[in-house]
Order: sequence, then C-alpha cells, then structure tokens
Amino acid sequence: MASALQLAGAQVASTGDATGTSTFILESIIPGFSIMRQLFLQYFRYDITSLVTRAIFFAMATQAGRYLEEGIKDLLLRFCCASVTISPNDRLYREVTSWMAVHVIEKGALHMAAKSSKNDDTANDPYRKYNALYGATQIYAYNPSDFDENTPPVTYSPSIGTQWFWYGFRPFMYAQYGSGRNGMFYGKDCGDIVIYSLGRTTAPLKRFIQECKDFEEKTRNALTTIHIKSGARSGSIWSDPILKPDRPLDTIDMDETLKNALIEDFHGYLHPTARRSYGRRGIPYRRGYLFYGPPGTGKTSMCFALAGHFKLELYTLSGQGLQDYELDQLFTALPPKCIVLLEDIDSAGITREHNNESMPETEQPQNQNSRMNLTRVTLSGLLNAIDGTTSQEGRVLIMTTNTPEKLDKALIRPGRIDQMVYFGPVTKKNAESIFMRMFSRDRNGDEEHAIWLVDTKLSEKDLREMAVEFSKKFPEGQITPAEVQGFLVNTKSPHKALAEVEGWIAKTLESRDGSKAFEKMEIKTGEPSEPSKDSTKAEASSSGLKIGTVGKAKEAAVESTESSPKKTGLEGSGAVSQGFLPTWEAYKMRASEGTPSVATDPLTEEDDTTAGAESVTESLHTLKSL
Ligand SMILES: Nc1ncnc2c1ncn2[C@@H]1O[C@H](COP(=O)(O)OP(=O)(O)OP(=O)(O)O)[C@@H](O)[C@H]1O
Repeated sequence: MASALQLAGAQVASTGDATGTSTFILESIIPGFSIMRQLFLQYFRYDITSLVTRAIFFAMATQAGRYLEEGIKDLLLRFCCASVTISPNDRLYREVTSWMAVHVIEKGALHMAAKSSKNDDTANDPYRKYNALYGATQIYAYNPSDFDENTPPVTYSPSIGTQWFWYGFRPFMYAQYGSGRNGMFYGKDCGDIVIYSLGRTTAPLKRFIQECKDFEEKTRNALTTIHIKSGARSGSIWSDPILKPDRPLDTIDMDETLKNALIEDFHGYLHPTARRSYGRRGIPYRRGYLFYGPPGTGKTSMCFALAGHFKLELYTLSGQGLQDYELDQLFTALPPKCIVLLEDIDSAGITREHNNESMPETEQPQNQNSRMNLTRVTLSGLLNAIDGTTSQEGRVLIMTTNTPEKLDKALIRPGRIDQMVYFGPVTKKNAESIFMRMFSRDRNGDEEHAIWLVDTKLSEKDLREMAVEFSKKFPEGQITPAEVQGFLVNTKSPHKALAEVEGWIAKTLESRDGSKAFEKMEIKTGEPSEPSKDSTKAEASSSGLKIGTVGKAKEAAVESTESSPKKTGLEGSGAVSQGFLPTWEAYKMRASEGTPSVATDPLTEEDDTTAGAESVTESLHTLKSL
C-alpha cells in the first residue's frame, strides 16, 4: 500500500501537465484515485481521469439542480401559497389523514404507507378484546367482513414526504414532517402536517379543513371512538382512535328509572349553555360518576353506550403502570368534551406514596416488567389530574369499581363524584329483556350466523311468553347480567335455554355458595379520614366533609320519596346535601311544578344560587333507593 501511494505521489510529481493537475485534484476529492488510475492504465490501458471528472461534474450538477428546485419550491410555497400547520396531538391531524387516505391515497396515489391492525401498538392491550369482538381498529368505514381476526384489515394512509393533489380546481400539497430537528424523522414519531394551497388566500384551506372534519364525523356516525393510553418517548399520550360500533343504550339491562335518570343527567350536563351557567356560578364545568357493583353487571358497557349515544369520545385508563406525571399529561391532553373512564379504580391500587416506597425491599419485584406493572399513581396525583389547576373542563369522568368501600373518601367527595350509580344483579324484568334481546330476529333482516338458532317460526308474541317463563325461574339479586348473557350465548336456542335454565341457575349458585345473594354494596365513609400527606385530602377533611353511607342515604331517600312525585334513581355522592347540583331530573321535575330557585333548570335559568342550598337539600329527598 505504502509503495502504491509513493508510486502515485511520484506520478503526480513527475507529471507537470494538465493530466497531472486534474489527477492531483481528483486525488484530493477521491482519496486513492491515482492508484486506481494507475491500475486501470496498467491492466486496461485506459485513463479514467476524464470519465471520473465527468461523473463528478454530473453529480455536482444534479445536487445543484436539487438545491435550485428546493429553492424555487420554497419560494413558491412561501410567496404563492397559503398554508396551515397541524400538530400530531390535535384531532384534526387524524381527520385530515383519514380524508387523504380515502380521497387521495385510495384513488391511486403511487406512494403510501400501509398498516395492518395486527402490527399496531395496541395489539397486546386489554382493549384488544373489543377489537377482536367488534373488529375495531383504524378504519374509515365500518364493514363487519373487514374484521376477520385471521385476515386483519390493511389500511393505507399518506406516506412521509409530500403529496400533491387537487382539491376543487386548486392544487394542494400535503407535507408530512418528522418530529426531529428540521422535520427529520426520529424513530417512528411523526411531526406536523402542513397543507399548502396555491394562491394567496386561506379560504380554500379552511374549506378543506371543514370538509375533513365533516367527513370524519360522517364516517363515524354509528361508531364509538375509544382512546387508550399509548407510550411515547416523552411519557404517555392517547392512542390513535379505536372504533367500535355504537352500543345502543337499550341493550343495557338495568332499572329503567335509574337508566333514564342517568341519561337525563348527561343531557343536562351536555346542554349547550351548561358551560356558561356553571362558570357563572363559579362551579368548575366537570361531572363525575361512580359506577359501582359486582363484576359483570354492565358498568363498562354503560360507559360505552353513553359515549355512543352522546357522540362523545371515550378515553379509558387504568391506574396500573402509570406514573403521576403521565396521568397528568393524559388528563391535560383531553379534548374539551369527552368521557374519561377510569376502570376498576380500586384495583388500580392507588397508593399514598410514590412507586411502592412502602413495600419492603425483599418484596420489591426484581424484573423490569413487574416493576412497571407495580408502578401506580398516587392518590394526590390522581386527585390533581381530576381537578387540579391544569385539569381540562368539560369532561365527564366515570370511575368504576367492584369494591366502593375501599375507595378513599377524598376520591369520591362531592365535586369529584357527583352521582353514584349502582349496577346490580338481574331482576326478573332484566332476565326477560336479555332473553328477548338474544333471541328476537334482527330487525334489519340481516342474515344470522348459522350457529345462532333463531327460530323463524316463533312469533314475537311466543318469544315474549317464553321470555316471561324464563324470567320466572330467576331468584332476585343472585345472578349477574354477564352470567345470563353467557348462558344464553352458549345455548343459542330459546327452547334449549328455557329447558336448561333451572339446572344452570342451581349449578351457578352452588358453585359460589348460592345461599348468599349478592350483598348490596355500601360505601362506608362515616368515619373521618385519616390524616394524609395529600393537601387535597386535608382540604376535604377540613371542610367537614362526611359523605353519608349510601345505604343510609338510600333509607332517607326511601322515607322522603314516599311523598315525592317521582324518583330519579341516582345518588348524589353526598354532594347534594352539600349544595351541589342535584339531578337534572329533579331540576326538571321542580321546574314543571313551578318551584322557584335552583329547582328550575340550572343550566339555562338565571336563578339565585344563594337560595339553592335548601332546594338542593330537598332534591336529595327525591333520590330513589336502589
Ligand atoms: N346490565 C347489563 N346489560 C346488558 N349487558 C350486560 C349487563 N351487564 C353485563 N352485561 C354483559 O356482560 C359483559 C360484561 O359486562 P361489563 O364489562 O360491562 O361488566 P362490568 O360491570 O363492567 O364488569 P367489571 O366490574 O368486571 O368490569 C358484557 O358483554 C355485557 O354485554
């Protein structure tokens, strides 16, 4: 090698002509060039100098052309186009991407990104079960045949870089940038989208954005949008939307009065003027519900049904594997109106200290995954996220639990939880309606799956009679709706179900010591709270807050409802006795009776709030015992 270099050096030094000069220059651009040249000369008797020189000129011209093109494009975009930038955290981001996917990509774009639901980040999460059941994933229109788990749908979207398209008679450019510096891609994180339109006016862009929003709304008409926690480099963010067909409210079997009261309460809260009215009274515009009851009684299903009915996006979380700052990030990123579902809030194991500090060292999990699973939010972190200073207004918070008595009083204090709703085992009436739902014919006349033995000869009347017969076999308050549903799904035939129900009930009760019915749950919050590090808790205690035992509240309600004209079925979390808003139903009822003050519609009426305490306390007496 050394001798070759010497040879090259000697060659350059010895030739003082033009070839020597260009060889010298080329050597400085391509180290080792003179050796290569020497070898070519020796073996092929060909001087590569002019060939390499031309190649270098060509490369430089191409690069210069590229810079020129970029420069012209920059000038064109800057001075001849209007643009709008959309950040990846904004819901517009996916609305625009969805529009692009259907109107540009699927119409024959040459460059696109493909994604299969099997590969997406949510594949291993618990909500996969919903995806499996309903095939919900990033889709643009719901089509049941798309959701065969064995052949997961592939979705196409705009690829990174730029894409020109026509919108109306105007050229538009879609540009997807990376999240890194200068828009470079870092990992798989995407940065802003910028949409350019030719012409010095923003009106076409605004029309385009509105069309993307309308399109998204139309395609999601019968779908509920769900978001779950998803990891990001800088903490936690909400996942891309997971879509699932709306669950109609009439598929939730529960006490009808209670269900209607809950729906009315939602209506009241979501009334267009509600935000202003809350603000005027100095009440943060938030609403909290606690759904409690045994497992499989419809708490989660009701959340989905409410989200679908009120067209609110559902953001679901469990406290496990979350740190306080992540919870804060997630709550801060919520849109102005949505439902946040905190599932199984008791088993989320909210701790009072950070990250298992209280756990003896020997019991601390050794491996990283177990440590992550044990990472939990602290009570103060949760309270802060729910109603801290940075917490979004407008959202509905629903917490579900099987063990309400274990919940910290600070968590369910008025203002955080405004209504508590009990979901219980099936009544005879519920059993009848579950039977009817399972076996009545599809009203749309769609073909049923072959294994589902829908008896087409059975008239609606016959089926109803069978349902009544079926319901008579049910002992009150001992079987959950999920159990009944499971039994009927397995039998798949009304005749078989009727024949086997008695045996099945006996077996079910026997398997869990059937002598015991489900005990009615009580939220025992009579004693004062323990002193805590948490300031919010301290504030709750110092305010003299004692949330009455729900059971006792119910007793009081029963006594007083005897004289009340109508029952609502919702329980204020002690909130009502503290002067918080009673149920919407109660307001409406009082409004129709012409009772003055808060008793009229709280959201639209301009009333005197100082007179509210009495009427509010009175409204408590309209609450129904469950
Ligand atoms: N009241 C009900 N009406 C209709 N279906 C119900 C009802 N309760 C339970 N189910 C059915 O049972 C299954 C489980 O229900 P769901 O997850 O809503 O119960 P849950 O009360 O949230 O249970 P958990 O406390 O274990 O989370 C679902 O398939 C749902 O359709």
